[in-house]
Amino acid sequence: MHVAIIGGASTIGTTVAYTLSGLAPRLDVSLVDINDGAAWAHGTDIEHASYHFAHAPGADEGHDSETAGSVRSATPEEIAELDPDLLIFNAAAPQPDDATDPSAREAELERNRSIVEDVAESLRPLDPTPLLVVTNPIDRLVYDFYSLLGWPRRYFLGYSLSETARIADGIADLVDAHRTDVYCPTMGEHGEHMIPVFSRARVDGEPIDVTDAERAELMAYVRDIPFEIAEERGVDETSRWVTSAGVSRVVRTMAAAADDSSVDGTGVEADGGDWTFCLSTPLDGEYGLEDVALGVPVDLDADGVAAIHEWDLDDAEAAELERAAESVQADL
Ligand SMILES: NC(=O)C1=CN([C@@H]2O[C@H](COP(=O)(O)OP(=O)(O)OC[C@H]3O[C@@H](n4cnc5c(N)ncnc54)[C@H](O)[C@@H]3O)[C@@H](O)[C@H]2O)C=CC1
Ligand SMILES: O=C([O-])CC(=O)C(=O)O
Repeated sequence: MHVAIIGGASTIGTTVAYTLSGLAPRLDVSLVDINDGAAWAHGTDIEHASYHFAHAPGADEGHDSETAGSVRSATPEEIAELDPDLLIFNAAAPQPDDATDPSAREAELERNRSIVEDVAESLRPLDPTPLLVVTNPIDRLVYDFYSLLGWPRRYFLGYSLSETARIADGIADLVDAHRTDVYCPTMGEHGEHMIPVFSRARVDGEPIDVTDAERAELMAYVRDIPFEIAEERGVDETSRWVTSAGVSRVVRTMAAAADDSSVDGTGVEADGGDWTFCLSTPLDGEYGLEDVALGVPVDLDADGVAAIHEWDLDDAEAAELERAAESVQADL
């Protein structure tokens, strides 16, 4: 499988490439960036890193010379020749130094929209290819790409899984559990209108009771923590670690579906049905919504979204989802 990361010299793009080279060494990765020197330098450095991944005790056999993939660089003009199986869109305009509050994602819209238009032009010669948007604001940009390229909507995905990891941490503190035993999916917008689906939250597989006050506290934690991190590290250092782990999880899920001949078009549910994850994708009637992209529970296959689940939401969650749709639609 060949993954092309557009904006491949970015903080997130390089961290995704490094993470994949350790955890999914069979993949071929291309770092596609207008800054071709930086893309080449990161690609070369990561290829050197793969030498140590291959020789450490317990190294996966995917690192051996028969199966190992590569990390290369390319310019945006070369995308069509790369013939990728999966595109990750991570290109962005530089952030202002004060972009450290929750309005920062939406403030990126106009700056990044013109990059989306340029990149969509360079993708036009490709056959429909799954495209995972990481650049903010993801829901609006997923829908922009979908409108500009006109490929079937299953090819368009937006990454918002970091929130699931953050809320697991918040709930783990609340109930004195380990974060890896906690599951609470988040739907809606990647931003102010993010919706933790408490009605499906589980700790050790069991439902949990969360009071209104605790919900509000958890929401505030998930909303603010990436910006507290950016404030301490600088806006060039967004939440690269959780984001690259989550993006790699999506890529590895799609690669597993591509490799698994038992996947018959119904897709794979991430880590089994109890841990289904939510990604942003254009809606066409699901949850009573259309002409908008929002985070919803999906099954994935090698071509993107194989199925969208329509969960029974409680009244508050359903009302929040409508508010999220209105917020995104106002900008489309
Ligand atoms: N969805 C999520 O959970 C997260 C999203 N983000 C978003 O990811 C985006 C990228 O963030 P960083 O990695 O910090 O960016 P960065 O500022 O480190 O890098 C952006 C890269 O895009 C490249 N670029 C600009 N125009 C291009 C074009 N037309 N074609 C190819 N490359 C181009 C630049 O040369 C640069 O290498 C931002 O919008 C940020 O808000 C960041 C963290 C988490
Ligand atoms: O806005 C940012 O830079 C980071 C972001 O989306 C996240 O970490 O969830």
